Amino acid sequence: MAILSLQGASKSFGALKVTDDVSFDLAPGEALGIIGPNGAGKSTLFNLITGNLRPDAGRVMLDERDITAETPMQRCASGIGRSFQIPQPFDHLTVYENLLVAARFGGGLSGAAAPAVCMDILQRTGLSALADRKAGGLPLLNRKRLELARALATRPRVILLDEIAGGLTDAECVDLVATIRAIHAEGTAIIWIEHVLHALTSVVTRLIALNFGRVLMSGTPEEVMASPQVQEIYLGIEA
Ligand SMILES: Nc1ncnc2c1ncn2[C@@H]1O[C@H](COP(=O)(O)OP(=O)(O)OP(=O)(O)O)[C@@H](O)[C@H]1O
Repeated sequence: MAILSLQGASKSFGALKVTDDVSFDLAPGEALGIIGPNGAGKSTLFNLITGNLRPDAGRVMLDERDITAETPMQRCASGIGRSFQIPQPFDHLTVYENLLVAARFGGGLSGAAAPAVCMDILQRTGLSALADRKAGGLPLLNRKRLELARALATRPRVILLDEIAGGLTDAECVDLVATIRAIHAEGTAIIWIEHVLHALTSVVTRLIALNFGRVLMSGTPEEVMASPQVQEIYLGIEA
């Protein structure tokens, strides 16, 4: 049984079809990567899954239940968490307070449960020492860590990561990948949009290549990266 499915999802902005009849299943605990050139429709796909956008056609299923009409809050409460391409913390709140907001309002935790979960996530994401720092002043790696931590605080069963490795140094990337691997090892399913391919392929076991809103290819990372079509379109290498 799939934990999450997209079934024939399409979305247009005016005349531009950004998602064109996209279907795929995500197995429980699977780590799936999504690649494609700029503007291929990757972030739009996430917005369709989280409910920030509604598809013009097609369905989004969670645990084989149709959630297409549900709000982002409802989907978050059902176990879909996300990190945004551009980190979106509450800058005036501390790192810890940011997690608390996510745990209470996204994760539905109350009483002592929320602080306990937040302390655990601070540790898992390497943010413990920064708990009392205002989010607004953090450098990029720690903003990315916080973005991941905020998504985790909503207690997702499926976590969507949107270009979380972008802009990091190689050493910072290794650090973040280790955290993502640990999250995956605990059983959380992952869909990860990423241009930093070595980071992505060190975690995911399947890749979907998107182009002009359509699924160009799906397969193991080796199969997809070896495809002349993918190389030509995504990497700009002539077949
Ligand atoms: N709300 C919107 N209104 C109009 N056009 C939009 C909107 N959101 C996205 N688009 C357009 O849809 C196309 C796909 O955008 P999307 O952000 O999904 O691509 P992407 O594959 O995530 O790109 P990138 O790798 O650059 O982040 C782009 O041409 C973008 O300008």
